[in-house]
Amino acid sequence: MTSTPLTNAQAPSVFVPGPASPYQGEIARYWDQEARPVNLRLGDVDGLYHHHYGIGEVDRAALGSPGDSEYEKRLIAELHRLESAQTQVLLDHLGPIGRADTLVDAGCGRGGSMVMAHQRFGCKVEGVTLSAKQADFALRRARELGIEDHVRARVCNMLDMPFETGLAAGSWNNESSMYVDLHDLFAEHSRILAPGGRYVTITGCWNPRHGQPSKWVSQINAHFECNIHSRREYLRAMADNRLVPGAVVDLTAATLPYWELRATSSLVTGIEEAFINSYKDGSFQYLLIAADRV
Ligand SMILES: C[S@@+](CC[C@H](N)C(=O)[O-])C[C@H]1O[C@@H](n2cnc3c(N)ncnc32)[C@H](O)[C@@H]1O
Ligand SMILES: CC(C)=CCC/C(C)=C/COP(=O)(O)OP(=O)(O)O
Ligand SMILES: [Mg+2]
Repeated sequence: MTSTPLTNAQAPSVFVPGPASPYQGEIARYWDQEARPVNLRLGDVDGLYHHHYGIGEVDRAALGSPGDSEYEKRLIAELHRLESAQTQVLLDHLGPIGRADTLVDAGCGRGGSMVMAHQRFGCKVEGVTLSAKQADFALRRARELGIEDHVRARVCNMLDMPFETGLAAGSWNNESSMYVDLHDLFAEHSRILAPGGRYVTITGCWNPRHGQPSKWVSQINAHFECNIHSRREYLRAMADNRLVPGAVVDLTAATLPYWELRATSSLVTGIEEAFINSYKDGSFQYLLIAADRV
């Protein structure tokens, strides 16, 4: 069978391999089509586009009162500040990173965390996402910032990354591990990390003390077409793949102010109640785990 070459207008700017499974095809389509105002409006604040949630106390003085004409704009800036603060806490846990190092962002979204990592460490950052739209977006932002020689996104399965063994000084999943089998994921991080390298994840996980995923966790899974794992699964899959946790930080209390503020905004998506209720009833936890590759 012969194929017709793509014209320049049709050709994607990133190479798009076929999905490794039907599920991955569904997730690629999900993120290709995603355009929720909550993510675009927050990213527009300073050009860092995130697909994760926030941590830290709300700055009530900066917010002013709901009657103020600028209140909604300030609320959006405040939600964005808390999302970027989340990234900084993840980066804090990578340990010392030099300009000559390479970091890997597994499930990089539109690339906000990659840009922040480069700005902080001066290093190279390689990201992978299933979505060609997201990879294009991240590449365009890197070009606009003049850092395209240091920050690169590509369309690729994080369970089979195009990086040589031991390449990375650090790697992470920022709210992207609930789309894959954790044993497969940590085997791949363990392969690409140099011995002594650091892996960090921030994730939502269900609490084994609850017994099974609560109805709120099931609602979050259905909303995002993902499969949230338990805290126990994370620790077990790390232990099986030479990743030894040095820090396990429960960020649940730190993320609640973000959700409670977001629930009052015009940008609500309908999932706020599930996060707030599951964090409050203890069935769901927002966790950071930093592990050494030994
Ligand atoms: C909630 S977004 C998080 C994006 C980013 N980490 C951030 O903090 O802004 C989830 C991301 O995981 C990616 N993802 C899910 N499964 C993946 C896989 N098997 N390989 C690569 N990326 C994947 C999606 O394409 C999407 O970019
Ligand atoms: C903590 C958990 C369970 C996260 C699931 C993964 C996910 C979809 C994160 C946020 O993405 P987003 O920023 O696109 O979502 P939203 O549109 O709700 O802001
Ligand atoms: Mg968001």
